[in-house]
Amino acid sequence: MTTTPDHLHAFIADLPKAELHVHHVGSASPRIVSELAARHPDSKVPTDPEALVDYFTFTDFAHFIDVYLSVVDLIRTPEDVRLLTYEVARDLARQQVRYAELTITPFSSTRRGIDERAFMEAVEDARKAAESEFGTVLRWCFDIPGEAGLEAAEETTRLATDDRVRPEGLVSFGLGGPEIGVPRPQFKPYFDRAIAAGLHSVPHAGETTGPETVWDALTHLRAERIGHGTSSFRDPKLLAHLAEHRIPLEVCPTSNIATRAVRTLDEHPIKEFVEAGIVVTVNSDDPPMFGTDLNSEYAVAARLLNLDEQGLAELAKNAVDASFLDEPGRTRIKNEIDTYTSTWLAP
Ligand SMILES: O=C(O)c1cccc(C(=O)CC[C@H]2O[C@@H](n3cnc4c(=O)[nH]cnc43)[C@H](O)[C@@H]2O)c1
Ligand SMILES: [Zn+2]
Repeated sequence: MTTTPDHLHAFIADLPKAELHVHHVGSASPRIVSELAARHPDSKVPTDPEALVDYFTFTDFAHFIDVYLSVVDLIRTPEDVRLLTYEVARDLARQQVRYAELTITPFSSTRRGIDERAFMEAVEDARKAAESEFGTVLRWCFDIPGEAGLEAAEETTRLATDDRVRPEGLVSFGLGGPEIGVPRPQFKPYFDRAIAAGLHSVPHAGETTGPETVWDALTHLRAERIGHGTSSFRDPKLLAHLAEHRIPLEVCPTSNIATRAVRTLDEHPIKEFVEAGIVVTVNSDDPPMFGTDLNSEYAVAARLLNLDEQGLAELAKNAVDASFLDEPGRTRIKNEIDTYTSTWLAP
């Protein structure tokens, strides 16, 4: 296994980037998790950031979801929500992320007793502060936690479509959690309502199940991008369809190893996706839980795809083009990427 050369790490560190697949609670840094755990000593989550490394070592996807929900249990007040969102934005800004679509699961918070309006105010307050203080533009994806069933689907859809509640920054609608035993077609009516309300469809699919789940996401949920889509490589017709219809994949390599969806990075199908002509974006998913960040994921992609600076800049522009940012915003970030790259490469 070769490593990514140092000069590419340095290039990636300051490259302006967009992050399209990153979870709100899954982005809580060890510092925030330990602060919240100390505030709520009844929780089983360790307060010591070093102990969190062991705590965040997963045996499989189901174990990951158990641990994830124990962190969800630490977020109990609107102030917890605001703090988490603001600190996540700070971490993104440090990595030169100019734009991020953050996946939020409002159902998990409202069912734990956080008032829905206070929840929306908290994330919006943090979004506005992040944009003015860090220059990072945040948008929201509300996802249904699929395993929690149709009650969760109904509640998430209501929160995403009711004009009196839905936050200004909401752009898309997703579906997360385990895929095994959670068929995608049952969520069609909820996605239909969200799409009718102007939201983009971005379900997880093909992370822990086969390519048929990706087909279901395309056919029944009218997916415009696929979260992960890892198993798509097993179906050549699906690869051709994703390429022809320019449906981007939100690839999260380290996440797939951490949850044991893929055995090793060298076996990750990202190269097959690129060779099939699919628009590939690289993302971090739940970065502190997986011991990664977006810069590390770009370094992984550079190694697996054998990218130089120009290739990395194209990868960053893929994410901007696949985003739901408005056209002037996309042009601004892509120009910034081009200027940065040509300055870096100038003799
Ligand atoms: O909140 C609840 O009460 C609840 C009850 C039953 C099931 C669930 C979930 O399944 C929540 C799953 C949670 O996981 C998030 N997530 C984070 N990373 C990933 C990923 O790589 N693939 C799928 N889901 C992921 C997701 O956003 C949900 O919030 C909750
Ligand atoms: Zn995810």
